[in-house]
This record gives sequence, structure tokens and C-alpha cells, in this order.
Amino acid sequence: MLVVEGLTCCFGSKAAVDDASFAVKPGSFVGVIGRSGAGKSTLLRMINRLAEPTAGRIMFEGQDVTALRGRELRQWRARSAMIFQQFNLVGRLDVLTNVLMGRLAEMPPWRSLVQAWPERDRALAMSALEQFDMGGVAAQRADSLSGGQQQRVAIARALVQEPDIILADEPIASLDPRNTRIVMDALLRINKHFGITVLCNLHSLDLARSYCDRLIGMSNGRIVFDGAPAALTESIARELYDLEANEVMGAASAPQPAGPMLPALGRAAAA
Ligand SMILES: Nc1ncnc2c1ncn2[C@@H]1O[C@H](COP(=O)(O)OP(=O)(O)OP(=O)(O)O)[C@@H](O)[C@H]1O
Repeated sequence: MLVVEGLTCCFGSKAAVDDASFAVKPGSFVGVIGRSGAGKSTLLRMINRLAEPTAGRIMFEGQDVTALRGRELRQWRARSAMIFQQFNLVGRLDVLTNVLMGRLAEMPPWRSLVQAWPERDRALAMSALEQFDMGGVAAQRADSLSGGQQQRVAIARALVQEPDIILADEPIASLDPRNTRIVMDALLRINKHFGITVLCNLHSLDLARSYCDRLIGMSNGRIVFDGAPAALTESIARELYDLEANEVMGAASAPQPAGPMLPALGRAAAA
């Protein structure tokens, strides 16, 4: 179980994440939603310890993740694999080597320096690529692939870390609709088939509703909604996204008058 208690991250006087508290059961697929600047990336980066919390605590299976240093911190980063919007592959290296990078935390430094990957790791990396129909491009340079293919390689790299949690930070933001589906299906497969918990920042509410079994809605750094997708009413969604609401909810959503937005704030925050 991942437990976040009063987690806060300030940049100067601004709280990017303000007193966030929630618990995530193993095997959940949680969507973190909200408009640009709401604090979604900062929240995920703090869980992975890429961003340092100003206050609060992150616990995982009873261990205080916020207190980890050195080797233990590196191990935690491997157990909570990040997937980024821009894939973060090494373009000049081949696909298989990029996936093998996910094994670095398990390797003694001398082996990683000479890239002497154990046979078991090679087999693991190949099998991860095959999970996402990418075995055929294992020998190609990563920068020769399309965006959707690169993101699948990044997901395979995360999978070989054998993580407990995958933290995906807007993983489909730079993809077309077809690749968006392919990448979201890959994350869903990791979640359902391997039982790995997924926390995924998403801008699109339609996608969040179709893929996630729980949504955490953020606004101005604060959690203002936490519940099942079905409990997220249109008025709460409009309050979360404000002027962007029509864009993220798809063309089918009819605009609503401004009136009901304010009462919805109380319902969202109390959820
Ligand atoms: N390193 C930083 N230094 C200063 N301010 C930052 C830093 N990182 C984030 N912020 C600010 O914190 C707030 C939350 O940013 P964050 O990236 O977490 O939001 P987000 O919901 O992920 O937005 P987006 O979808 O645009 O990435 C924003 O106002 C942002 O400008």
C-alpha cells in the first residue's frame, strides 16, 4: 500500500502540491487529473523522489520513502518506475539496450560500465518488448522509432525494473489518437496482467474515465476530488478544468451555465 500524508512541495512561496493525502491499494489504476499547472507532475515526481517534499510523508509497505538516502533511494526509484511525456530514451542506442537500462539498479557498476548485461536480463528485456509487439525493432536505434513506439519502449524499460508502482507523467501527451490508445492499452496490460499499481497523470478526462478505476482530481496543488470515475459529475469536472473543460471532455459534452459550479466545489472537496 502506498500512503501519502500531508505531502507538500513549495517552489518559493508557491505550493505546487499542498497538503495531499491519500492511500493507494496494490493493483489499482489511478488517474491524476486536473488542468495544466494543477500540481500533477510534482506529485508524481515527489513519490519517485525526483522532487523533494517540503513537508509530509510518503510511506510504502510501512517504509518511510521520504527518509531514504543513497542505495535505498536508488532501489526505491527502481521500484517506482517513471514514464515521461518525452519518453527519455537514449536515441543513439538500440532499443534493446534502452530497455536494459531498466536493469541498471540491479547491476554492479563494473558491469554497467562495459554493458555486460547478464543473459537473464537480455531475455527479460526481449520478453518485455514482445509484450508490446516491439520485439522486431530490438536492434534499431531508438530515435528511428515513432513516438508511440518510443513510449512502448519506455514502458518495456519500466517493466524490466520489476517495479511495484508505475508513475506515468502525461505518457500520451505528445501522441496521436491511435498511439494514445496503444500506449494506454500497454499501461492497462501492465496493471491487469502483472498486477502493478499504476498512477497516471492525464489531461484528457475521457481517457481517465475509460482506463482508471479511481480518479484523484487536483486544482491549485490541492486534491479536490478522490473517487470512482462514475462519481465525477460533469459539474465537478468543469470546476476542475475551468475554461479547458470543453476541450478535455470531448465535443459531445454540452456547455453548462456558470451557476452550478460553485456548489460543486463543496461536493468535490468532500468526496
Ligand atoms: N521546478 C520548478 N520550479 C518552480 N516552479 C515549478 C517547478 N515545477 C513546477 N512548478 C510550478 O508548480 C506548479 C505545478 O506544476 P506541475 O508541473 O506539477 O503541474 P501539472 O499539473 O503537472 O501541469 P502540466 O500538466 O502543465 O505539467 C506550476 O505552477 C508550475 O509552474
